[in-house]
Amino acid sequence: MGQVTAGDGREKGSEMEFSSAGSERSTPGPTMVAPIVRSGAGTLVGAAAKVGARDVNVFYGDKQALFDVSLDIPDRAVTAFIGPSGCGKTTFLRCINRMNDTIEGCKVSGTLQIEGKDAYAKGVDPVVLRTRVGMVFQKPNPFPKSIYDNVAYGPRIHGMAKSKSDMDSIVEKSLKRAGLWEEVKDRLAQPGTGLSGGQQQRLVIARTVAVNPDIILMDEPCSALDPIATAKIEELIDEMRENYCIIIVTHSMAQAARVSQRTAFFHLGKLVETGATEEIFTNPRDSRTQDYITGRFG
Ligand SMILES: Nc1ncnc2c1ncn2[C@@H]1O[C@H](COP(=O)(O)OP(=O)(O)OP(=O)(O)O)[C@@H](O)[C@H]1O
Repeated sequence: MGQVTAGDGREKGSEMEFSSAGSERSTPGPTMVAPIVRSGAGTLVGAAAKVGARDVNVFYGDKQALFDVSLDIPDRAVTAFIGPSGCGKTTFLRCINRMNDTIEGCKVSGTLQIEGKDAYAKGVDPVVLRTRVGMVFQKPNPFPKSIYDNVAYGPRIHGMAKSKSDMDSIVEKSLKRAGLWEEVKDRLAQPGTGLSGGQQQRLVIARTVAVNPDIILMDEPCSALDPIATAKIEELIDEMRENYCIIIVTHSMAQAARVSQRTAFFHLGKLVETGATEEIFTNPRDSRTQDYITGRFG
């Protein structure tokens, strides 16, 4: 279990909780995910997995999009999902915060654990789960509200602030964590949609961290941004990895190499290989990975 020690920058209990009722299991499966033992993963060797997937299959109606995906994802590191278009990266990402539940006809089987707890167990409230597992999308999607209210939205819904000054402090801290405070502190009442694309994406990140997640999923977060805004987001991801488990889907292999410590390569709905990013990019074990990273398909 990922014990959160005092002063690590995240204010939360020692364990991931996402249900008010007990976490009665709906499917049999291991109670703990296996530790990461692969060599070549530097400091991550032996670290406990934050997210553990076993034999995850996903169907959209009759069409199978993911086949028996088993993967351990460490805390306090960035894991990149790479692979050609349509290989299932986003589908797998959406399994982690149960966003697939919202897609009609989508069926998920297998086991998906967060800190050793079944994210699909009876009694798990997906809405609560999504406060612990935040998501940032391709296109910045601030609400049509002020900068302040964009960030205060989640904490307000979840009753996280007892007073106006509590809320002010959550908003300030979140904007600081997203590297946006200095740019917006004098115009918090202005609309979030009036910011530049890169600032909007950092506002969305501030909104995500405001509810104290442990895990942040990012689905091609820079694809709508220019190179300067992209560099800022990448810097931010690098800073944030000290405190979060970050998973990023990216089409840019250069970006995966720059920001991630671990990489998972998907192809035709299967997880082909996973390992330390450096290893995957310099010494892949599977010829499909080799072909993809050398640009033979994609
Ligand atoms: N809502 C949906 N309904 C039906 N099929 C879907 C849905 N979402 C994804 N798929 C299908 O599932 C497969 C995997 O798609 P997914 O979006 O997960 O791939 P991806 O690797 O993220 O692709 P990209 O890199 O293009 O975003 C594809 O064949 C896709 O067409």
